[in-house]
Amino acid sequence: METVAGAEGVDETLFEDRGVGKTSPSTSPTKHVSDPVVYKLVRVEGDGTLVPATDDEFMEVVDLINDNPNKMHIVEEPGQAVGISMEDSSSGKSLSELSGFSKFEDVYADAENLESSIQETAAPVAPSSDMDQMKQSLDAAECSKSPDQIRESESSCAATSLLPDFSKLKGEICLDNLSIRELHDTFRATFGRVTTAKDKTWLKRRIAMGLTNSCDVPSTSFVIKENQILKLGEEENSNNVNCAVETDQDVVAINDQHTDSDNSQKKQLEDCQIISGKRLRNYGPIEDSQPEVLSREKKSVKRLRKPTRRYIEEVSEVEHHEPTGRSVIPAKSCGWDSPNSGARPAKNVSPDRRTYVTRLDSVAGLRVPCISRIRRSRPRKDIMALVGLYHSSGGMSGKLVSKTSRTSSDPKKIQHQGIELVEKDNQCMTIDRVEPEQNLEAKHGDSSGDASKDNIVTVPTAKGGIRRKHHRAWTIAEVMRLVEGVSRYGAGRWSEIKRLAFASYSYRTSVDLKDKWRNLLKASFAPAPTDKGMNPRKHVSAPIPAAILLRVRELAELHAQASPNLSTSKLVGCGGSVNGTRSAMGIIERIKEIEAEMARTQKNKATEYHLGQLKAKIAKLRTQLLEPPKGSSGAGEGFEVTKFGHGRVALIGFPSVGKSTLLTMLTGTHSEAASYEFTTLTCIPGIVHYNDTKIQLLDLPGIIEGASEGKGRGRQVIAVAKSSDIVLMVLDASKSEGHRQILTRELEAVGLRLNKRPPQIYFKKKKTGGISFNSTLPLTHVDEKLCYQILHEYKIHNAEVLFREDASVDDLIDVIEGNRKYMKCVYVYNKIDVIGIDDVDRLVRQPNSVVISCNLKLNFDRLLSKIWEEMGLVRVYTKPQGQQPDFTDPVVLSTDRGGCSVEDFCNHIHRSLVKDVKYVLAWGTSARHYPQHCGLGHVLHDEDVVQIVKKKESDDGGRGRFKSHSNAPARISDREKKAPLKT
Ligand SMILES: Nc1nc2c(ncn2[C@@H]2O[C@H](COP(=O)(O)OP(=O)(O)OP(=O)(O)O)[C@@H](O)[C@H]2O)c(=O)[nH]1
Ligand SMILES: [Mg+2]
Repeated sequence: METVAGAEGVDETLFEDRGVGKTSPSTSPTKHVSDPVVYKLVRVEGDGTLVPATDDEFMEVVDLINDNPNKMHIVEEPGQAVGISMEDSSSGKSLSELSGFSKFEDVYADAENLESSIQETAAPVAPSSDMDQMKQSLDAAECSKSPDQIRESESSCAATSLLPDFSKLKGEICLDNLSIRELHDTFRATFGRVTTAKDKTWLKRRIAMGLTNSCDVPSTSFVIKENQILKLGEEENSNNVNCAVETDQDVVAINDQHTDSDNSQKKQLEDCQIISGKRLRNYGPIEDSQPEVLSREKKSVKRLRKPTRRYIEEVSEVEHHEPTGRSVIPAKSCGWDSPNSGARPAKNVSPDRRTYVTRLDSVAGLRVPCISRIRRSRPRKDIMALVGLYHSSGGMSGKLVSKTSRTSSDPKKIQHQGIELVEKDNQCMTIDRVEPEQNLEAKHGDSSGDASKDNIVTVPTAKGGIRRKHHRAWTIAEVMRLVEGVSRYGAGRWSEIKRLAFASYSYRTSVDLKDKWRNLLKASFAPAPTDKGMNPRKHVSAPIPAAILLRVRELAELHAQASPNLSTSKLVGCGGSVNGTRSAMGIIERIKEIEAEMARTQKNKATEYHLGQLKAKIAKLRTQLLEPPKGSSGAGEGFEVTKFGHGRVALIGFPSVGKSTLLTMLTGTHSEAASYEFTTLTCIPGIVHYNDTKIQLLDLPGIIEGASEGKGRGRQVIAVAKSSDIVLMVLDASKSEGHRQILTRELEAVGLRLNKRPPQIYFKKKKTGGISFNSTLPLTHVDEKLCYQILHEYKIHNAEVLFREDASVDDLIDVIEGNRKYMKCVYVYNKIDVIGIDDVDRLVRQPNSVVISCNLKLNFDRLLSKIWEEMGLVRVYTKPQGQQPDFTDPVVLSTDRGGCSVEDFCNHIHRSLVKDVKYVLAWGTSARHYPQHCGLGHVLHDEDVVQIVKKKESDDGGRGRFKSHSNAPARISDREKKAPLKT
């Protein structure tokens, strides 16, 4: 048989010639088509004119035609609708033998014949004179298999299956009061198979679904009458819930088919497949296409199975909506494309794939159609290209288009129909195209800078799942807030900025802030974009105002930051630090985090172990910070100045406190001094001549808070300070007292310990033996457990620890680190000419403090004496034998520079002198009597006079008769070994 779709008024022969639709080989057996029956689909307008049916109507009918293309006719009636009847062409049965129905009685010639045929084929259905009931009966008959079909199935397909006993299903069935056994019987009568399910509700729902052939089964009432569920108070609407597949056609008539019982076994198998296919396409009675009913039905449709993950994914994909309101069904949900999919195959789905994407869930052997989603969209603009494409494609829709275009008189209608047909027939392809568009839109939304909508995209994970990802673009206001936060709290304090400035922005984490700031740095340091109209990025975000970028750059320079793209060498030029690399920044941030955690932690006995561990972590990180960056030689651009004189003093202080002025005053070396900050940008040395000694004084650039982290070249300044013998911390007497603490903290952060002596803790790493913890006195700050934990933090598991004083945790960490420098520091309060005498008195009473005024040249002598005192220089004057001491050129010793013993003194003169020294004669405060014969271990004091007595050559060989005449060394061990005798 040949299926032909045509327009009204077209002669049948014309359709025969043109033959648009063709029987699918899968659905049509290889039968000889002797007398093709032509049908057509038209719709009657209000004025009585017949117009070609819309694509929806047409495709719905085509679907039915495809179901049984070899058994369907078009019943040509000049009425308002087209009825479709089916005929078994192979058996040659006439129209009168068909079982079918139509919504409109006048369409069909004899409804009574139909009714009788239904009664014949659908035995379990109660007879009804009403056409709707007749349709329902037919549905029920189809759903529950007609006896003939069952017999065929039994003979051909499943000989072991049970036959449904439809005699139990007559009349009104109330499932609510049935027992499990009765429900099992009813189930068997309904589906023809036995179930072992014990769940009453499930059984009732399944039976109700089977009887009504609908998935819309309420969970409250299970009273079924004539294939419809009697809902309380909704009996009048019961007809509308019978069918799960909505149709907006005017009329679709479906007649049951008859199978030829005397066919061969092969034929029976084929028929069995056809029967199954028919069941799959078992649409309910036709309903009016009123939107309210449709929408109500769509809402009332429920899933029958548990919402599995696949189902959720399908639903989530199906429910993707385009911004225009179009519902987009991904290709995945087009179950007909997948042979393994549980959805109905393509041939069973309405050709209007977009409109009727249905699913047929297997319910107890039956397949119940479920509405998935309706897609109604406007035709594409480029549809004519598609039409052209489908003209040449040779597909059914293409032929339909060509047929319609040939037969229709209205070109607009032709085009419209063609467009819709092509669109519907090619839905999957359309969906495939839509999905990337959606992705693009999602990506675009990410970078569009529109924060008003919450851009959430799903990202497939490595495990195959889907992860929701929030992409909320930064607004200018948020960027400004971030810049403000950085300027207020500093770069790197992201947790603080998040807590204080972004508390109400739950979707902005501290990591987001850090990332955004990094991007801002990139943008601010990047060269100005050349506007050549060639932007490689498609979706650029909203440009950040230049003022904000300028502010970001200022802040970056202030905080010694730079764009991640810039190298370290560039950092120096823009005020960065040598170690201002990304790793250093990471270490600094980590230190900040630990410091914040320590600040949050309450200090008590329970938390002291935790705090000790945190302190050890910070110390480790600070040590890492001091290490030169990997790959570099370690020699950065510093202020290294050759050591000169007997001691070195570094001037450390905030900018504009008068360091350069002080240097100029004390040394006579000019150093630029001005009333603005950072006048001095490098190290300027000067020599102070004091007490016959030369003291090198270094004027350094001013440092600010955060110098230990590299701010304002602070690390170089501190490095020079470390190399000096004493630190002169110059402070402005008129400024806050806090400056002293800040500078002290900065110096301690790099391992400088000011005015402290090394802790009396003996610490030695071992290879084995575990940790030995001892103390010579009771400890109040550290116990064994805390010591173990701190050592553990350093991954030291074998060591010997001996506390000789009640040291603190910090002292222990300093000893373990072993790189601390203990220095003397003099606090010099300058500009006392601008403060009151009370303040001067208060300042001068502080330990290690000296008050001066460079402008008034006040108290310089006290300052120099204090420097001298703190430096601990020892002047030793030499006295040649039989001569006066030389008081013009002393030998200057110091504890820090080699020590002050006689041996050190000798070494200071010449290294070979020590072995020639027999003894020394000492005068001065170190001598108990004048002169005192002293050995090499005697410790000299300042202004001692020393005479060295050398050994005589005759002293080496003894005296008198004991005098040795041998030239061999006196000691046997010093003699050369003779070669062993050869035997
Ligand atoms: N009133 C008063 N002003 C002083 C005194 N000493 C220095 N100044 C002034 O302080 C200002 C800064 O002096 P500098 O010597 O340049 O200060 P600095 O510490 O070297 O500054 P930087 O090189 O920027 O670190 C100058 O204007 C000096 O005149 C003082 O004892 N009293
Ligand atoms: Mg200066």
